[in-house]
Amino acid sequence: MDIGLLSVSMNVYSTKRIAEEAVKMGHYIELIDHTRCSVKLGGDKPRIFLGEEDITDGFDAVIPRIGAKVTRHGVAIVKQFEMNGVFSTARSLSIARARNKVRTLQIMARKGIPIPETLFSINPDNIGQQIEILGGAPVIIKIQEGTQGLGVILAETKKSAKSIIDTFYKMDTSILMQEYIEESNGEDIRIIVVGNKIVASMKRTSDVEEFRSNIHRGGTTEAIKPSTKEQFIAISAAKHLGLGVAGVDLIRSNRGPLLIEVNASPGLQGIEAATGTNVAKEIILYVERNRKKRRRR
Ligand SMILES: Nc1ncnc2c1ncn2[C@@H]1O[C@H](COP(=O)(O)OP(=O)(O)OP(=O)(O)O)[C@@H](O)[C@H]1O
Ligand SMILES: [Mg+2]
Ligand SMILES: [Mg+2]
Repeated sequence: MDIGLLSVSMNVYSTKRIAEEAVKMGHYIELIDHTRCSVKLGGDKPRIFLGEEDITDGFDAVIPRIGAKVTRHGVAIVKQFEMNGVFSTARSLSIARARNKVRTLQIMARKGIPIPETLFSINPDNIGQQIEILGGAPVIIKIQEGTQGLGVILAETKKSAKSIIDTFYKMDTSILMQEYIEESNGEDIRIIVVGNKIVASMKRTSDVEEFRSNIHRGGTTEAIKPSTKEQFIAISAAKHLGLGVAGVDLIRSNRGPLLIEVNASPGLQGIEAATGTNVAKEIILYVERNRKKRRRR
């Protein structure tokens, strides 16, 4: 089949790996830099262009790898492929839901998935009370659309929490406050779900003097087998968000595993290295199972 890989560059490990596996499995795959795409509406059928080239009927499936910086445009391009009947490993709505942590947690809360206690507001007038509603300091403060651990802050005292939150509110930056799960001990669990099954799982442990376990923040990795409850949470989370491919992050608390976020374009480098699993191949197999037959016109 002909696959479009929506990503800004082939020089990204995950993009390269997905392309490599697709070719090995006998498919044609092309990089579609969605930041260079235009959509023309009106006329008989909406047309999608990559630069000057009309790629409307060029692909059986698309695999979105949409970065944090260009989510909105990326989502609109994926949406157009979807509306034109092209199979996508991630629906546009699902990408938008996963990108925003509050939106994700709202859906998880509604579905009964355990999450850390979380509060969001934009009101600078009663920050002290907001912290109290959450149970007091220490608190985690997160930018709603942050990634790679950037924009995740641990405020140890109410005083520092207040000044940080006040700054974000005044800057019109959307944040959330969350109870600090101290017993997670700088560790988190990343579970990769493809289709409705778990293909790889790892534990990330933070560097000394760091509570964030992200690899980009110096964390180390180790393959693990998640507990039955963790497996259930990961698979349910991907399903509730409508993601064919998802990187689900959990932390272990005294009251059991808690979901902290879901990533729609999870990085493959760390997880493939830690587990020895060919995640890229799993993604292509998933596309093979689900793509629709192309209707040319
Ligand atoms: N409530 C919490 N209590 C304790 N530690 C937390 C909490 N929330 C996040 N962390 C730590 O901070 C890390 C980063 O948080 P989170 O996964 O929400 O951010 P991110 O920037 O989206 O990360 P990613 O790069 O995985 O997309 C987590 O992996 C975890 O180690
Ligand atoms: Mg994230
Ligand atoms: Mg994370």
